[in-house]
Amino acid sequence: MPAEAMPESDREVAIRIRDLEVGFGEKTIMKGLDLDVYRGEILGFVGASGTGKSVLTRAILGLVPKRRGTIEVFGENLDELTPSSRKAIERRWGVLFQHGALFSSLTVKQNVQVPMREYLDLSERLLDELAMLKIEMVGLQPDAAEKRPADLSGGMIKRAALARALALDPEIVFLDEPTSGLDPIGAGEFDDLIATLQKTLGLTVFMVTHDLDSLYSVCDRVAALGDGKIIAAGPIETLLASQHPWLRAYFHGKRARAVAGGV
Ligand SMILES: Nc1ncnc2c1ncn2[C@@H]1O[C@H](COP(=O)(O)OP(=O)(O)OP(=O)(O)O)[C@@H](O)[C@H]1O
Repeated sequence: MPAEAMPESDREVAIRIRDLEVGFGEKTIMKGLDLDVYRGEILGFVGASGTGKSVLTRAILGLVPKRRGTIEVFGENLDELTPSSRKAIERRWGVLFQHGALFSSLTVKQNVQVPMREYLDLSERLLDELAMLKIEMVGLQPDAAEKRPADLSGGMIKRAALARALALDPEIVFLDEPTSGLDPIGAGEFDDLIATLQKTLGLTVFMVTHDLDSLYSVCDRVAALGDGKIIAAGPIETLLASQHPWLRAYFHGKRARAVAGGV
């Protein structure tokens, strides 16, 4: 049975978040948040601007502190890891930050090699071969390897950032608004690339997005953040049927109807 057809209770969980609270100073961004991300799925994560989608991603990655709650990745509570098991978990995920976030002074190849140098002990020749493999995998021409980010188009920057996210052959990939700033054709091509890589590499993908096209075309499930909690999660039909005012406006507004073609 394909994983997505299995009952949710039987599916293997890649990320389990329970009772999460994150805030800054007086401000609480999320509280009592529960979320499961299943192994091998593409989960689209939506919510109004400023609701905390990036903050949640960063909390999972350990880049912002949480006030309470637990986050488990591959069944391991991230609070209970020794430094070496923490490093081992970090090797199993890759991240594409919003706007690509490549190092501007490094070439594409050097950018892709940054995580490899941090986590692997390989010869220069092997580092080059591996970086070229990743560059090819994301559909960039070999000559892109020696270019710097300033010499690349927006779409190429996203692909280079994806190549870097895939540098360590991760099992989970976090993508923060991967298609933002791309024209619709570029965004569609990037979605296709993500779907193909997800299938061929068996990736679990956690994708923050505002892009309705991506939700319809590549996501197995969608989770929506609002009022500091998950307001709905499930196949897109579940969210389409939700009566929550933000979800109704998001999925049934004018722009949404144009994308969905009347769904
Ligand atoms: N380091 C920080 N210190 C204080 N406040 C922060 C910090 N990081 C984020 N915030 C605040 O947390 C809230 C959520 O921000 P976040 O970037 O996660 O929103 P988002 O849902 O990803 O928005 P968008 O869709 O616009 O990218 C915002 O009010 C932001 O100002």
